Amino acid sequence: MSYEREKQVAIDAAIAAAKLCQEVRREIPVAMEKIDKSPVTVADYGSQALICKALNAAFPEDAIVGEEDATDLRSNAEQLQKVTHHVQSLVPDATPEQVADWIDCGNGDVGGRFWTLDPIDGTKGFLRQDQYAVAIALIEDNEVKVGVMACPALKLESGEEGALFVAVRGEGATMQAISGGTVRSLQVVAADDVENMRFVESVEASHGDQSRQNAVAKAVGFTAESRRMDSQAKYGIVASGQAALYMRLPSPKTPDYRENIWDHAAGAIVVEEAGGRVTDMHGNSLPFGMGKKMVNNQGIVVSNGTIHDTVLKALQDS
Ligand SMILES: Nc1ncnc2c1ncn2[C@@H]1O[C@H](COP(=O)(O)O)[C@@H](O)[C@H]1OP(=O)(O)O
Ligand SMILES: [Mg+2]
Ligand SMILES: [Mg+2]
Ligand SMILES: [Mg+2]
Repeated sequence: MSYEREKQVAIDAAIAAAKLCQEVRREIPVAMEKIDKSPVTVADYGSQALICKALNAAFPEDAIVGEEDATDLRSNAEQLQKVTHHVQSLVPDATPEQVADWIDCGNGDVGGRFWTLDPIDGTKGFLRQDQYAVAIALIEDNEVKVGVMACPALKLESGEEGALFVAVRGEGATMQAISGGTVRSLQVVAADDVENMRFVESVEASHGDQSRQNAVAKAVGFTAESRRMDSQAKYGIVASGQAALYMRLPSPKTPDYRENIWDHAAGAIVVEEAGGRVTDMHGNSLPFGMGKKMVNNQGIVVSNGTIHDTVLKALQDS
């Protein structure tokens, strides 16, 4: 089956959401706190509203599983007004009620065919003026079929800021500037490309196990320091051959943490379609269609493929 329309709708939605996020980012965003203590901003809400509106209009039958919901916003008129103000730069006649309803379109259930989205992945990076991603994926029969990831703060080779990663199952992965222009097809690091045999990991030490990640990298022969970066942009770095490995091992401080599907779905297909491999730390493939959280999987290993088994072995031994 062709996913041409799904791909185009997701691209347009991600670009619109990225514009909203950049507008908020220029004003130095402030964080609100969610029940789980993690930060959320008006841009997270605005981005989810725009994406859900677009997906729902184009594919009314599809469920949407998004990170945010509008419960807190509905009881905070001032914040909802701020979110609506930003959404109005792209949808001029949007009302606060509509914005809240669009956000809540993301309360759908995992099923046979559904979308998952992270309106801002790496909110902590966004707040620090570092990297973040708008991530949208279509999942069907447990497998990611389409992935679109906008990284508005990521620099391209040309020096321009704002990268868009796109992948369709069986059709390869591409990268282009969010502003448009040449579409480049992506290829992971080749086995003999010593210069790019480096790894990426989170900026936030509490989102992984940096000491174990560094020990494993050393054991597989990496000599360069890791590149630390927020969000699923790390998948884009592996897909575009700028690093051979991304490790996300369970933090000893939060051993019960389980990964959410929207934090990995879009990035994973981009890497796989660029020729790489994505598994949990035990080598199992990631079950994107079973639930919002991947409850039976821990640790994420993303690689160029050729080094994957060596990394898994080094992990077992570590
Ligand atoms: N203890 C944890 N282990 C792994 N990931 C986490 C942990 N706590 C939060 N996260 C998630 O890490 C993601 C950001 O990753 P990165 O550090 O690579 O930028 C966020 O989606 C965040 O989820 P949440 O949205 O619930 O805050
Ligand atoms: Mg969050
Ligand atoms: Mg996230
Ligand atoms: Mg998020």
